[in-house]
Amino acid sequence: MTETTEPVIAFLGSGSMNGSILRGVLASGVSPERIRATTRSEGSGRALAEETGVQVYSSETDGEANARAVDGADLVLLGVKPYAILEMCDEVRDALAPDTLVVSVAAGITLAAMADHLPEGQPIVRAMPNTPSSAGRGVISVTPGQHTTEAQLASISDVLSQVGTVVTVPEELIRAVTGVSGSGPAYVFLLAEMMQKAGEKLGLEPEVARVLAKETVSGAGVLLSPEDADAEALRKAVTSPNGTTERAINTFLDGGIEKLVADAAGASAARGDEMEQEYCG
Ligand SMILES: NC(=O)C1=CN([C@@H]2O[C@H](COP(=O)(O)OP(=O)(O)OC[C@H]3O[C@@H](n4cnc5c(N)ncnc54)[C@H](O)[C@@H]3O)[C@@H](O)[C@H]2O)C=CC1
Ligand SMILES: O=C(O)[C@@H]1CCC=N1
Repeated sequence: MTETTEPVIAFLGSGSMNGSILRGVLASGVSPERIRATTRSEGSGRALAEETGVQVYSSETDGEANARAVDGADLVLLGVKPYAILEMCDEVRDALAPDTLVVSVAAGITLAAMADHLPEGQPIVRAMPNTPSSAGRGVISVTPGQHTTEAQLASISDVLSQVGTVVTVPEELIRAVTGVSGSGPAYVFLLAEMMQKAGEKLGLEPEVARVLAKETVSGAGVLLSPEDADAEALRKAVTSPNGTTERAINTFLDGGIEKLVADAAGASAARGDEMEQEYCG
């Protein structure tokens, strides 16, 4: 680690997830000079550099892009698709300093598999973030590998806490984190989509239905924001006895929403397990 308080961070693969963390970190006030990023295509690299002011290297035109980004970095966040993570470890292993912390945000890639593809003793962390990180409202689990020091875990937790709430979990519970919060934003967006469609079916113009659905979901999210907010109490505050909401909520419950949500989270977790088998053997 460098002696300064702000580490140099390399984002390898800057798509939805790593891009969200990168943007959240910049929005929190970290200097672009301390950040490098890589993309596959040169076009998206140029767009990212223009948008963020960070140094971007693109692997499509520069075979050394990822190694260049890693050189001198304190923290390296691997944000490519799960099938490409171990290949990325192989690609950058010789460019890593022994105390560079390598963090994977991928579903389904174990610490053991990463360790096998990195130099002996390399500090590693497995994280499970979510995309509201771009707005500073992510929730991110971290799981340190065997050679990760307390100081290194504190350093990555500090960076990630700029973009959301950080929790530490044992590796066997990452599947649960994935099922609830990693995949979770998509469940909420799906609900917003369904509400919009329902509004249209009830006769609203599509644009009006879109605004009603999106403002309702984001407004409800604001009410749920305070540390002590309680979803059940907020729901009850909308639900008048024998009123309209009660009829709607009962329709959800009678339709099996509780089991459906549990099954959906379980399916996400199970797919993470399956990916571990697929990619980590
Ligand atoms: N999208 C999400 O909400 C979440 C994603 N994740 C994890 O994040 C990882 C990335 O997922 P997404 O961001 O959704 O995918 P994505 O496809 O949006 O991002 C991956 C990016 O890596 C780039 N890339 C691929 N190979 C590269 C290379 N050799 N050099 C440089 N850039 C390269 C791609 O062009 C792409 O932009 C996955 O492992 C996923 O499991 C984890 C939690 C949430
Ligand atoms: O869908 C996926 O596999 C990734 C992991 C969690 C959210 N997106």
